[in-house]
Amino acid sequence: MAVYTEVTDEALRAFLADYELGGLVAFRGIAEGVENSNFALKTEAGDFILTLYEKRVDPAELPYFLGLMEHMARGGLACPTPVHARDGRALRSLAGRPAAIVTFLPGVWPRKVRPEHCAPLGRALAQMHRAGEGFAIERPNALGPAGWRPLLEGCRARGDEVQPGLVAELDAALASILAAWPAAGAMPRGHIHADLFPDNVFFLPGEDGKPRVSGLIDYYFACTDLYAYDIAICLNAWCFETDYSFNVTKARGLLSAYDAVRPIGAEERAALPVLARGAALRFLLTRLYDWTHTPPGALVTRKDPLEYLRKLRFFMQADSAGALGL
Ligand SMILES: Nc1ncnc2c1ncn2[C@@H]1O[C@H](COP(=O)(O)OP(=O)(O)O)[C@@H](O)[C@H]1O
Ligand SMILES: N[C@@H](CCOP(=O)(O)O)C(=O)O
Repeated sequence: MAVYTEVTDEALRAFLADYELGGLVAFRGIAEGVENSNFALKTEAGDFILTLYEKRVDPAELPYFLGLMEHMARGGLACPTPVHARDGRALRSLAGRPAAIVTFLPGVWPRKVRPEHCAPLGRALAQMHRAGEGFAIERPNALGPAGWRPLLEGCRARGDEVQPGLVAELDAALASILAAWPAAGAMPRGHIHADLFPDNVFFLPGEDGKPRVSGLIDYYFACTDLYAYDIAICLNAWCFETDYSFNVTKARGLLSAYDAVRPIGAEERAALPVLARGAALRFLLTRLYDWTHTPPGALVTRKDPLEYLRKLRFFMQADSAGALGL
């Protein structure tokens, strides 16, 4: 469920009057999503997405997210483009919330990831990294290594309710990951998506019937960080089977297609195992935090932290890039 704020017909029509989008044709809330309220909007000018930014998004960061999408779309990436109102502003206000309209992207996200999805994904990820070059605003990664210990502290009291011994296992994993984490200047960095899970990547069949990426959405965790860390996030999110076994064929497809667009350097290859461990820990910790802090009956669907414990354990024992498909 992701419509936290209701929008009346009257308020929407008044809001749209500030844009060059013609009259309202249709409007409906979108149930998918977690963070913000999203609406599918059809006007005489076409299809759009209206987003009302909810409490977990800091309004001061919205110019970064919207500016980055606009920069990448201008660079030819299939990502949502913010629509500017007549006064030139893309970030406005509706129903008491910061709000923006972005272009609608066609396609569907894969409910079941197949190996054929992974090469187009790798290519699109590298294209996204390239498309971000030259965007001048920086946004440190709030959920990067410096954020993991505070998150774990927030889970300390109740973490073992999810699985006995979990907090001690995470203490040990965190210490070993932080000790091996690459320095900021050790490898190429730039704008990364930082949450490129299957539900944020749309596909359409190409002329040969094979899946082609038609759009990358949801830039609200984007930040400035190591490109290879974004690759490591995708290995976590795309390359495991439902029994939590690592599918090296998927990983090879992803990595070789990425490498063909933005070559993966020797230092990035060497760091991939620790980056993959860190990425598993990051999603484990945010899920564990939400699991132990979301009141029963809340609208948000909690995601399983233990899925990422299984992935973390895999990456803890995979000590070469070769084991990960490189
Ligand atoms: N630009 C877009 N084009 C088409 N559909 C979109 C677009 N942006 C969002 N959506 C739809 O809205 C849903 C939720 O969007 P998302 O950005 O993932 O929300 P949240 O940040 O709240 O998790 C997506 O699964 C998709 O169905
Ligand atoms: N991908 C994260 C949760 C973020 O959700 P999103 O709907 O904003 O992509 C996870 O799986 O833990």
